[in-house]
Amino acid sequence: MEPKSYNPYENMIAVLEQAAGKLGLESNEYETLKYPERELTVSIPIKMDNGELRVFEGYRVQHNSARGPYKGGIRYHQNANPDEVKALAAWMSFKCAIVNIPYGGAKGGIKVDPRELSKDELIRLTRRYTTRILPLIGPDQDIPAPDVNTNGEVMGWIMDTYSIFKGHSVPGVVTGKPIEIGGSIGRAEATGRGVTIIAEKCLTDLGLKPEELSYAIQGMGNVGGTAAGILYGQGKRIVAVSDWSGGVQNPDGLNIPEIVEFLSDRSKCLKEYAGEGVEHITNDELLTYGCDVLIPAALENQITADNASRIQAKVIVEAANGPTSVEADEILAKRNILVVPDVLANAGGVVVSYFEWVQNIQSMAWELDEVNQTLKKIMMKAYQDVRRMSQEKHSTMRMGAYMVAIDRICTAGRLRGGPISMA
Ligand SMILES: NC(=O)C1=CN([C@@H]2O[C@H](COP(=O)(O)OP(=O)(O)OC[C@H]3O[C@@H](n4cnc5c(N)ncnc54)[C@H](OP(=O)(O)O)[C@@H]3O)[C@@H](O)[C@H]2O)C=CC1
Ligand SMILES: O=C(O)CCC(=O)C(=O)O
Repeated sequence: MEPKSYNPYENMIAVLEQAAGKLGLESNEYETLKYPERELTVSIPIKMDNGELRVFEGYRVQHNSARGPYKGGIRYHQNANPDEVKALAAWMSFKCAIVNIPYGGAKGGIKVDPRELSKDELIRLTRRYTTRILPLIGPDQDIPAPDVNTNGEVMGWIMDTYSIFKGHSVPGVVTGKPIEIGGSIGRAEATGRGVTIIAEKCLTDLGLKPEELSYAIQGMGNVGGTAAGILYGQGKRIVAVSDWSGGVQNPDGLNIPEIVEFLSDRSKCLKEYAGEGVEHITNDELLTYGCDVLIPAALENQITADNASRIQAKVIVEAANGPTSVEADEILAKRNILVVPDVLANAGGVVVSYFEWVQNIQSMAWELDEVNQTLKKIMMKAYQDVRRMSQEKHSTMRMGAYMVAIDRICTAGRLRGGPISMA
């Protein structure tokens, strides 16, 4: 049964408990993973264009640092809240461990609907937020990156604000920044690209022919839009896509470049799109659409106990963080619908963030081929590690992924003496 109200942090803990149980761990060995190491809530007062003062609430949560500096994106969303950011931070720790890059996990957010702010207001909001979280971040400490409703431009403002306070330019304090100021080629597309790499491998392993399948994608932002573009470029048939306003469908395949071009005007939404042969659907209809592969690429808690029994896809590749509730997972497993978990499927973004950070440390710039080939190598290795673990433990891919992550994080913690030895 669906809990009264979904809480992503409780959802994360429920999955963590299941996976730790399957690994046979004592609670002492993984208890610390239930709690963030550090949480900061800040007030962000800014002057609006009309002269009024408004105070926004912001967060930065650092979940675990056993494997390296904290790493994770910053989200601007009206529903951002401490429990959401705590869950997102934990998912970052697990994700970085699964792809085996030397980071812990963190996440940040501001409770704001960025559509209601002018660009000048957004700049002031970002700069003030940066000053508030400044004691926590830094290239060796905690490195933010883009997430929902933030992008390279926002990362540029954060880097500039941080650099002003340090008295010199510090490009490595954020990743996902514009290439001209130290960003990595390929970072903007990396999450979507990683999703398509994992989808292709997994579908092929299932004995399916990816080019003959139909795909539905929820969310046409950085991740969903990029994944849609790559799949379309590979000749795949994308039969339905959606954004916040709703979705469009065409069983013969949608014209993705036309849709991406249409949405590049940020004032437009899919509800207003009228391409050839296109019909409008709701987001619920998108999730339960008659397709082979469903790619949720929007927000948490989209696939729930309410709609899991109506999902028609054979495979779900989680591009978003936390799109499936624990209850839905159970229903999908019983229905033999394969779920490729977020902490594996969408890890391409943080992998190329890692490349960006390395390039910043070395003052080097890689070529696109090097970025994409190394990304593919890392994603394939992570996929094999997760698959091996799920096969060994006769469990779902999500359980396999969590077990790989918990094992690596707990090993690192143990090798550092463990939390109890500090007492
Ligand atoms: N950016 C990154 O590198 C990474 C992102 N992720 C995760 O991927 C997901 C998407 O992030 P990203 O693409 O960066 O964010 P964006 O802000 O670029 O895009 C979000 C997309 O989701 C749509 N959306 C928002 N709410 C809903 C809803 N209720 N129903 C349907 N669609 C909705 C938005 O529509 P509209 O434009 O109309 O608001 C937009 O198309 C998030 O879960 C994020 O945490 C994971 C790893 C890395
Ligand atoms: O690139 C990064 O550092 C983090 C991206 C992110 O927030 C995520 O993977 O959810």
